[in-house]
Amino acid sequence: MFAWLRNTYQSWIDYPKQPGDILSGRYRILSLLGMGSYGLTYLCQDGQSGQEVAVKLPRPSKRAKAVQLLQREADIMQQMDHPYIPKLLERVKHPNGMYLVMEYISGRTLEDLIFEEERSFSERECIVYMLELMERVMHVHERGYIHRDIRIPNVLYREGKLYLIDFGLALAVGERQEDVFTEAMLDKRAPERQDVAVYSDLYDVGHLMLFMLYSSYEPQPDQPPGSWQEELKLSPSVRHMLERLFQMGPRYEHSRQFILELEEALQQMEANP
Ligand SMILES: Nc1ncnc2c1ncn2[C@@H]1O[C@H](COP(=O)(O)OP(=O)(O)OP(=O)(O)O)[C@@H](O)[C@H]1O
Repeated sequence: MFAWLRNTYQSWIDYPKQPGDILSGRYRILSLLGMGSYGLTYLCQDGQSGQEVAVKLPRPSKRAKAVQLLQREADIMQQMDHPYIPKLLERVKHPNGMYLVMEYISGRTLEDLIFEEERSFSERECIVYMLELMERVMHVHERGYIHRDIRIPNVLYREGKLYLIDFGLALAVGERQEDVFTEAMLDKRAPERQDVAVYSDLYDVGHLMLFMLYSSYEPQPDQPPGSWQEELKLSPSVRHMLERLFQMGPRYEHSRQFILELEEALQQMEANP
């Protein structure tokens, strides 16, 4: 009963704002983009510049912790300086604490592309996109952070380019998730992605790569389900890279090592089409 009452209360006070509402006399809400664990993100129009922006407000039910985590997310975004990572535009003081305003990427997620649009990627295309994505991931690592949430819903595709978003779970190398997040936010992570280390992000990149490779997989009738090694027809170099990403072979300690192998695989494919 208590859990039910608590959930009802939380949904009531976290009820999203409506299109047309104006924040701080400046940002007009156009739509709700999503509700995360501690924030609600809206697509807004900036009344000053006329531009569309993404605005993330703390969930009122999460009180000071949401504001603290939002501040943290803003601090991390501010450390990034990459054309394919959305920029933090502003932090605005608000009766609920603060909210953050960031560049809006009007693309679709890789998840939408694969599951809604049923886009399929060849092995070669997959390598090309992985090279692009890894360039963003390496930027995050070079700034001293591990993203910890590299998944198909957090990669946006716009005009042929991939954007990496959502720094809500990112940690600096050396930080411990127990010291930053609430108990409820601590997820049960596979052992391969528990450490705050480059190879944990690369384990997630491995899964993302599998989603892309499976997009062109067509099972034969009556074929029993098997492992990815059995189901996908992969070149030896792609298989080898996946094994390293999944830490079934020597893991990559630096993103650069994976990028070099991707480049080699692409060169080989281009030399033997
Ligand atoms: N800069 C942005 N441009 C375009 N869409 C964005 C941007 N930032 C977030 N979104 C979209 O807004 C939605 C909510 O994102 P957000 O990162 O706030 O929370 P989440 O990923 O749902 O949850 P959590 O923060 O708990 O990981 C997602 O659908 C995401 O694709």
